Amino acid sequence: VVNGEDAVPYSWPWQVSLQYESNGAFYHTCGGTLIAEDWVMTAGHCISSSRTYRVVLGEYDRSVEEGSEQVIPINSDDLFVHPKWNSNCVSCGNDIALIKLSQSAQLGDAIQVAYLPAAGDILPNKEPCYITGSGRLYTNGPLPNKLQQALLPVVDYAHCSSQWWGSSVKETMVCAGGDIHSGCNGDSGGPLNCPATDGTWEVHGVTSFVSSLGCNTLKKPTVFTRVSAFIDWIEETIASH
Ligand SMILES: CC(C)[C@H](NC(=O)C(F)(F)F)C(=O)N[C@@H](C)C(=O)Nc1ccc(C(F)(F)F)cc1
Repeated sequence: VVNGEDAVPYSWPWQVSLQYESNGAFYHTCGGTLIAEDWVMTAGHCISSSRTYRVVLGEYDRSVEEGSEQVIPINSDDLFVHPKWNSNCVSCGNDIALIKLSQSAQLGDAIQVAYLPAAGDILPNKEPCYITGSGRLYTNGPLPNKLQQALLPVVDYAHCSSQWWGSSVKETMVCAGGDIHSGCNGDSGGPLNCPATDGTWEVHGVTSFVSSLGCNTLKKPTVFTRVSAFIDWIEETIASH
């Protein structure tokens, strides 16, 4: 997250860190959202079938053992990437995947399940959403230790596809930001958190891409997979596994 701020600890309790194993150690590669006690939603581009993953929940500062962390291994046959995801075409969309946890998360103050929007729900222009993640603090910059957040107002499809991203943005995506605040590499797969009418938060986006010219390129809002376009697939996948 570029030009964000340290989140209040555990204030986004559905945020997870997706980590892959390399030479005996695990590394943060993407964010994710806990959508059920044993299911995490992330981006399709975060998953490669050849890697071993684990999920860390209840994490605030990656450099400190805080006591709230839960580390859950992932079985390789529990990775469900959207069938229409094409890793050669991020602008085609469908950048979404589901991960079944090898054991249920123990919910509590630091770990909660997110609310998802209703199928087809479209956010109005300028809706004040927050991106959260542990991605780079600026283009080619370092990863933070503490979870970051930034206010990223929604740029509706009409605006995002006309002036800014053009045909690279589809109706199955949500744009947000476009000023000095943005997502950045490593925020991939994490949530776009938007206020719901009843005062709670709903996860409307899965962080998908930023400009290849730089994370917080002006007029290039961060682009998210629109969760409300994939509710049926999410429900079917969970119901059948
Ligand atoms: C997994 C990547 C897509 C990567 N995603 C991220 O960094 C994320 F955190 F925003 F999710 C990204 O945006 N990387 C930049 C460097 C990039 O390649 N951006 C990009 C933007 C648009 C398009 C195009 F033209 F297809 F729309 C292609 C690439």
